[in-house]
Amino acid sequence: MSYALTLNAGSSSLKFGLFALGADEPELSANGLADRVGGDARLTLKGADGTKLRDAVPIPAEGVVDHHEALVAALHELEDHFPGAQIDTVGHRVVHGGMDYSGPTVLSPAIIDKLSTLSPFAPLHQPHNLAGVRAAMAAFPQAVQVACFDTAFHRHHPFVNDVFALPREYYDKGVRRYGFHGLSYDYISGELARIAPDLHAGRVVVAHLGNGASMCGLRGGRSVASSMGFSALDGLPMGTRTGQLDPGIILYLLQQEGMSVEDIITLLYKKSGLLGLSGLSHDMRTLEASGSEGARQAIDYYTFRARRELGGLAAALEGLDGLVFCGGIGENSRLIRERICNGLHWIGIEIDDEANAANAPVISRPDARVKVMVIPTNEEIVIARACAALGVRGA
Ligand SMILES: Nc1ncnc2c1ncn2[C@@H]1O[C@H](COP(=O)(O)OP(=O)(O)O)[C@@H](O)[C@H]1O
Ligand SMILES: CC(=O)OP(=O)(O)O
Ligand SMILES: [Mg+2]
Repeated sequence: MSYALTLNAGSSSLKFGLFALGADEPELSANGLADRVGGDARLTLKGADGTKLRDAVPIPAEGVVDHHEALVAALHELEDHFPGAQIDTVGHRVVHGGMDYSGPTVLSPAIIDKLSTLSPFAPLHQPHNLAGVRAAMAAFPQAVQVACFDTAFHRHHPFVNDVFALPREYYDKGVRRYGFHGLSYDYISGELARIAPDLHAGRVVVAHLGNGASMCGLRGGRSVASSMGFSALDGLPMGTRTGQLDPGIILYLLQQEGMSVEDIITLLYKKSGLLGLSGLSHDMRTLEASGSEGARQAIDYYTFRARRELGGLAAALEGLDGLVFCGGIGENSRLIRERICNGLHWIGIEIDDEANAANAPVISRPDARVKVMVIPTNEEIVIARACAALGVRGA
C-alpha cells in the first residue's frame, strides 16, 4: 500500500495527514495537529475514526517550538503508530505560487528556488512551507514532493480583481491581487457541489476565519474575487495581522517614526490584528472569554470589517445567494457568526439562534433569502487528492 503524507504549515500550526492511496478517493489513516507553534506547542494525533492516539503531548524543544521541530515530532509519532507505512508522495501546502502556478505541481530543486523568491510576500508561511519541503525531502528522498498552492484557486480572476492601480509595469512584474486560502476554498466549492448544488451554481461568499482570515466570492464554484491581495496581510483583520491598511501609514512609519523595514514587517504581521487592538491575545477564544474593553473593541472591529468586506464581495458578485463560514473561528464561534450576520439583514441574511449555537450545517432561517452554512474545511484532503493525481499510486 502506498501512502501520501500531507503537510499544512499555518502561521501558528502544523497540520498533517496520512492517507492511503489506491482507491479513487484518498483514504485517511490518521491526522494530526501541532498547535501553538511559536510557543509551547503540543501535538495531537487522531486515527481515521477520530480516536485520539496522542492527546496534546508537549513537543520537546529548547524554548519555543518552531515548525521544523513540530514536523520532526509529527514524523516520530506517525512512525510509532504506523510503522513501515510506505510514504511515496508528500503533498505540501505552499501559500504562494506567484504568477506561474495555477495548479498542483511536482517539485524540483529549481522550482523550490523559484518559490523561495516569493518568501518576502508571505513571510509567516512561505519559509515554513519550504522548510517543510526540504525536511520532507531529507526524510523521504525517494518520495514525489507535490506543492499545492493557496494562490492557485484564484489565478483566473477577472483583470479588475487581479490588478492594482499602479503603473502597468508592476502588474507585469507580478504585483497582483493573488488571494490565499485557495485549498480551503477549493474544498468548500467541492462540498457545495455535493451537498448544495443550487448554491454552488450561484453567488456565494466563503468566510475562512482562522488565524489568518479571508473571504472569497464564488460564482459557479469558481473564485471571482478575494479579500486578500498581493500578500496575506490584506482584507480582514486577523490574529496578529492588520488586514486592509492605508498605504500612507507605511510611509508615515518609515518617515516619521523612523522604523526599519524589519520593524514594520514585525508590526504588520505579528503585533497587529486582534492582538494589537486588544492588547491581550491573538486567540479569539481568549478574547471571547475576556470582559476587557480592549477585547470588546477588537471583536467589534473584526466583525465590522467582516460585514464591510462581505458587502464589497456581494457587489463584485452582483448579488448573494449564500454565505459559508469555515476555519477555526468560522466553524466554532457562535458569537462571531452572530455578530457578523446580525448586521446583514439588509442583504437577506437572517440566522436561527439555535442552529447557530449548535454549529449546525445550515444556520439561516428557512425563510431567509440567503442560505448561511457552516462547513468544516479540509485543506488536507485537497492536498491528498493532488498527491493521488500526481504522485505514486498504490496498488
Ligand atoms: N470554540 C471556539 N470559539 C472561538 N474561537 C475559536 C474556537 N475554536 C478555535 N477558535 C479560534 O480559531 C483560530 C484558529 O483557527 P485555525 O483555522 O485553526 O488557524 P490556522 O490559521 O493556524 O490554521 C484561533 O483564533 C482560535 O481561537
Ligand atoms: C494565508 C494564510 O493566512 O494562512 P493561515 O490562515 O494558515 O495563516
Ligand atoms: Mg489555516
